[in-house]
This record gives sequence, structure tokens and C-alpha cells, in this order.
Amino acid sequence: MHLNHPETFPERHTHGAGPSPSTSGGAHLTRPDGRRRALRIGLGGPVGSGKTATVAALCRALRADLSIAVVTNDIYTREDADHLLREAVLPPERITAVETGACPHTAIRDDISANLEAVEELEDANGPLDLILVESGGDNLTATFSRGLVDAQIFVIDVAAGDDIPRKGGPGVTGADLLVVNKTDLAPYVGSDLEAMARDAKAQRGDLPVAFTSLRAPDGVAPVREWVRERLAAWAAPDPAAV
Ligand SMILES: Nc1nc2c(ncn2[C@@H]2O[C@H](COP(=O)(O)OP(=O)(O)OP(=O)(O)O)[C@@H](O)[C@H]2O)c(=O)[nH]1
Repeated sequence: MHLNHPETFPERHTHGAGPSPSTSGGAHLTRPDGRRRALRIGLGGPVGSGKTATVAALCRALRADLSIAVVTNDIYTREDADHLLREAVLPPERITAVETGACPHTAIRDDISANLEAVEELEDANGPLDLILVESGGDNLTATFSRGLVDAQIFVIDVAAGDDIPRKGGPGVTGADLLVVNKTDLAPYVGSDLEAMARDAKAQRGDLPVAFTSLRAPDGVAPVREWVRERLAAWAAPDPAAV
């Protein structure tokens, strides 16, 4: 148990390579060697919606072509990082766990220093990287990432938690760059209406994209993977402001 004030001193555990100097703020787009830094994508959403499963599936789907690292945020444990390590989705030195204390959202939205340091150290130790995935600890529907920490954010909800979640809105549902409605395989068992969820999401989000996924299906992460690839292509373009 960690007794530090959770909002001020999130703790961090890095595997493999030791610390290296923190060199750039979250808003800086280039590394000291002039290369563009990795695209940082945050994944947030309620407890158990499938954030870790999505991160694992993305790593498996993209690791052959891309250099990837992951930061996980858990309240008092390092369960998500341990899960990713057990599943061997990436080498250990590419996975860092931040322990956030009581309020997971503060470490990705308010005091982002531990997460920023983690992404910078991952890139310094393993870099140059193409992509860093930052997984939030499971939180409520209001958890969103600071734009100083990530360049784009994915909000993951699941159909088993109720098909009225898109209708209720909230900053994650309305404002995330990609809304993922996961566990579509469970819809028939829990009586969730996927078409109504799609309609409600459209009403809340306008033209912002929505991906329906079942990670139980072969290549079920495909719509998210394709969205990430589009983001990466825009990031590599001469004007990354397009991301
Ligand atoms: N049926 C089904 N189960 C899924 C799917 N995606 C994830 N799960 C399961 O849902 C449970 C929670 O998934 P996680 O990926 O741990 O969820 P999380 O959002 O990371 O959870 P926290 O980190 O605790 O907030 C696990 O048992 C997963 O295997 C899916 O598409 N369909």
C-alpha cells in the first residue's frame, strides 16, 4: 500500500533500462535528436470495459511493423502491466506501470508528471518509438486525458454495462477521438441493442468515429487498429497538427 498523496506522487515502476534524463515537455513534438517523438494515444473508460485487452490486442496486431511501448495506470497495484507482461505482448523494458493512488483520473488529467516522465523515459530507453499507448486506470465515465499527455484518446465502454451509456453522454463518450463499444459478442446475452447504441453515439458525437469490437473474435481489434494506423500516418505527415 502506498501512502503518498495520490494526486501528487503517483509511483512508477519501469522494467529493464534505467532512468534517463527527461528532455521534453508533453507538447514538444521532436526528440533531442530532431526525430519526431512517438505518437501518444490514451485509452480510458470504466472498470472492466476492455482497456487492457484492447492494448494487448493492438500490441499483437502492430508490433511486427511498429516500435511500441505501453504505460499502464493502476490504483494501488500493477495488475494491468503484469497482465501485459504475462501475455508477453511486448518485451518487459517496453512496459511501465504507474501507481496512481485513489483517483486514477488525476494522473492522466491533472498531475500528469509521472505519466509524462514514463513516456519520455520509455522513448529514451527504447527509442525511437512509433507509438506509446497510455492506459488509464479503470474509472468512471468522466475520466479524460490531458492533451499535454496524449495526442489522441480512445474511450472504451462495453455493451454489458448497459446500452444506455452512449445516450447518457459524458466527456469520454462525447469528446474522445475514438469511442470503442467493446464486447459486442455479449449483446444477445445482456439484451443490449447495438443499433440504438450506434444511433445514440452518433447523436452525441456527430462525425467523431465509433468502433464496435469483440475481442473474442479473430482480429476483433481490427477497427481500432485501422484507426491507429490512420493516426500514425497523419502523425508522420509534415504537418502533425492534422492529428
Ligand atoms: N466477452 C468479452 N469479454 C471481453 C472482451 N474484451 C475484454 N473482455 C474481458 O473483460 C474482462 C475485463 O477486461 P480488461 O481488458 O481487463 O478490462 P479493463 O478495462 O482493462 O479493466 P480495468 O483495468 O480493471 O479497468 C476480462 O475478463 C477480459 O477478458 C470482449 O470483447 N468480449
